Amino acid sequence: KGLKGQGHQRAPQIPSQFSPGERFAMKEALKGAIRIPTVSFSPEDINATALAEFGEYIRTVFPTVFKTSFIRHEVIGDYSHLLTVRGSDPGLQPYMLMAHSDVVPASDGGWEVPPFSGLERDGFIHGRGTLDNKNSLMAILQALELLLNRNYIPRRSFFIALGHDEEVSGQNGAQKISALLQARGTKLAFIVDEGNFILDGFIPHLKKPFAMIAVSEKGSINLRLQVNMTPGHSSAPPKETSIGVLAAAISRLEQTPMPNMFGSGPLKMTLQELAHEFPFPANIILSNLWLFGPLVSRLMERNYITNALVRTTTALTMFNAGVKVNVIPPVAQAIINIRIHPAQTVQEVLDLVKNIVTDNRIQFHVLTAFDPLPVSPSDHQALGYQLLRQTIQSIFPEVSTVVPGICIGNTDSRHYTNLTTSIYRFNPLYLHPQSFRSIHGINEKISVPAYETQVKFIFEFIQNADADQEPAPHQHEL
Ligand SMILES: CC/C=C\C/C=C\C/C=C\C/C=C\C/C=C\C/C=C\CCC(=O)O
Ligand SMILES: N[C@@H](Cc1ccccc1)C(=O)O
Ligand SMILES: [Zn+2]
Ligand SMILES: [Zn+2]
Repeated sequence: KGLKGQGHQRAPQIPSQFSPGERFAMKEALKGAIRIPTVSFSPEDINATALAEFGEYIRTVFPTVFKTSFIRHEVIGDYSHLLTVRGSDPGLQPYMLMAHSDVVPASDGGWEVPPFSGLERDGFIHGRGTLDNKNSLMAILQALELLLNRNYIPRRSFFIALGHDEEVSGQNGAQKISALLQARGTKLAFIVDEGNFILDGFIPHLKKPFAMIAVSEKGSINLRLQVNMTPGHSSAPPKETSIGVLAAAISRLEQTPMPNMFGSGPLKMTLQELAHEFPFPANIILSNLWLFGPLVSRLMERNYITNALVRTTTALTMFNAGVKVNVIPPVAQAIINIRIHPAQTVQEVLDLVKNIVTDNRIQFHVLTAFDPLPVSPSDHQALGYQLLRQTIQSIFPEVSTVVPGICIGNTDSRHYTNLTTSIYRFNPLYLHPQSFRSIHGINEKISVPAYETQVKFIFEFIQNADADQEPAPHQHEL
């Protein structure tokens, strides 16, 4: 039926098999990328030197990509890259693959291997960016390089958009690329960006891994709270200080969870499609959410990762006050990072926050805010979703379930809603709770086979996007 049928699936024309030499070169290329410290602290504070070096680096390790006549390369916002791969069939609507080159900072301590060493140990390449997101960036270019070296000519045009400031908003990278393509009148069939993974070990009782393709992502608010009080000598302190007032306010926010929104948004769809993977009685419970919804909703709240799927979360991330040991501080400031559930809006959440704080000495200042992203289609006609599903089944035959879900983090793809309504966030990698914690944490690493598989996935995906997607004529049995 439609795109979901097995019958018409054409095997990729070029098998995704790589020689020992190619496999060695691809892991060395990733290590080199990890060694360039492309750290972003804020939109104003990015490592320009490292980003420029990174631009040189990809040109060196993927020479064919950058000299192919039907590929146009443009540098946008100084360090982002847009590749336009012109396919042989202009009648097919183009798609876009995305990744980003910047990374979050890494503490010096706590790592088994220094975060920017790119060292290989016990079969893993270690370092900041090995999962978020130099793996995707390098794998996309690597897969294309290998296809070109085999003289592959794509039928369907596609773009590769590589942002350089994703971790600090994407305003100079993704946002400019999006504006440029819009000015050119481009419309995309779909986009694939980072986001969710093949999840393994996140849900008790669920032994088998499943692939979750994010069809939406949470909204976000960075909110600054500030208290101003009259400064003075600490030897005769007033009853309350700016620090005390602010600390109490943000503690109330931490202690008062936002409402549980279970039942609204794509999560219900996720659970229903996942239900049959569970043993009895969980399968029955999840298939009958009209009855067991309240129970499942309470169970999901118990774990901090699944909790993030059912509600807007509030994280206290920065706190600043005090200038000297014996001075009552005039100002205290805190920043809270809020991630908005798909069923709520920025305005609704701000109203809730003010109601929880209820202290008019607190001044609020919205630093950045955006609503949750619209839900992309995941039905049988949804080309991008079905291509991902097909490729997952080919590369990961042991993964029997592919479900739509939401991304709890944000991605550069949110800047492209002007070009398509089909945005999918998926990394073709296994993720375990341990590796989940390493993203933005310590000991981020990718196994060499996992990286090779990611390259293989994109190598096949590009070919699948070129295969005939019309439903095959019905095969009559003789
Ligand atoms: C019913 C489903 C139940 C459970 C699923 C369990 C866990 C799934 C949730 C989260 C784990 C998946 C993804 C990792 C989250 C964030 C990374 C996403 C974007 C990264 C953007 C960035 O920081 O550059
Ligand atoms: N991707 C990062 C950084 C980011 C945050 C908010 C908006 C855009 C990007 C995150 O989700 O934390
Ligand atoms: Zn990140
Ligand atoms: Zn990322």
